[in-house]
Amino acid sequence: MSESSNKPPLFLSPGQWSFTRWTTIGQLEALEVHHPLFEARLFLQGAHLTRFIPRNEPDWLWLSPSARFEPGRAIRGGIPICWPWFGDPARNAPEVRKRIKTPDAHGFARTALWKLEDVSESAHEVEICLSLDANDDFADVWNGRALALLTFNFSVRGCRLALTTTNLGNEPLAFSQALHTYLPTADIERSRVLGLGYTHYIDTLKNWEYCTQSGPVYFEGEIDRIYESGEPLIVVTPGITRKLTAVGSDSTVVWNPGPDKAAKLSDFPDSAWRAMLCVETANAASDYYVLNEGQSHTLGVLIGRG
Ligand SMILES: O=P(O)(O)OC[C@H]1O[C@H](O)[C@H](O)[C@@H](O)[C@@H]1O
Repeated sequence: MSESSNKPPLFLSPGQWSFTRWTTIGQLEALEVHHPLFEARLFLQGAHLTRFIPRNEPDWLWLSPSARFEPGRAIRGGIPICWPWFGDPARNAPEVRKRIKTPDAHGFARTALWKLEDVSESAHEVEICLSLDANDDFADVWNGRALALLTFNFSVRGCRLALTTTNLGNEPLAFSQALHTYLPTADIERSRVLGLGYTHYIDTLKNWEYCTQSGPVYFEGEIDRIYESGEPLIVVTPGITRKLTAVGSDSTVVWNPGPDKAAKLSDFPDSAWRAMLCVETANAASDYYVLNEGQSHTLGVLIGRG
């Protein structure tokens, strides 16, 4: 795995930016955006966004109160980047699975150190681009050569992520992925996801059985489903509605651990399942991608007001 320093690059001094600056949270370096219209916090490890707060609003993202900020440890909450595979390697398509050399779920990108490529700022928005070169440093966990470029755009309209994967190898590359968004809710039992009616889904809690959704998705205890849809979604929670608009995705994961799994999850208070839900913009299950040499694919999501 990459052992490069997690110190910010010297050539990018904070003085060059008006709204963005380096900070250290726990043992990790992060970029903090303090724009007159919004705030954001983005870790170099994992290219992990943990905060997006438009002025006079609550945080749009959920972050576990017991999240830990340590090298090599996935942050619980925000938007983990699952790449270049989503979920349990054994549950991926054979073409994806054959490149994976570890039983670990969700790929290595969420704990790898990404490189800052660019920050651009204006009176209306801030855009930050990070890259991860999946080269031989990752040869112990994955067989492939690829570049991941992730652009974050923050504005009063919301926050947009675009993750572009380019195959740098000389044979076809199969991969799966997800932008694993944790959203807050004041009450999970009064929350729902609209836009998935009549969609087929895999219920991973029922031995990966195929089912069809009727009406909104409600949260009644543990839920862990892969929906075969990348259509726009509305997430309704008490007093707050969000719209998630995906690009490059034909699958969406809806997850809440419920009380029993919550008690076993790392960095997750026992009762926190009542305060969060995950709606993950994905290329998962049969919706994996195969790129020929030099080809690219972009997976993105715009999280806006509903
Ligand atoms: O605990 P993690 O590795 O972060 O995974 C958290 C969750 O991620 C996804 O939503 C999966 O569908 C779940 O099965 C998994 O439990």
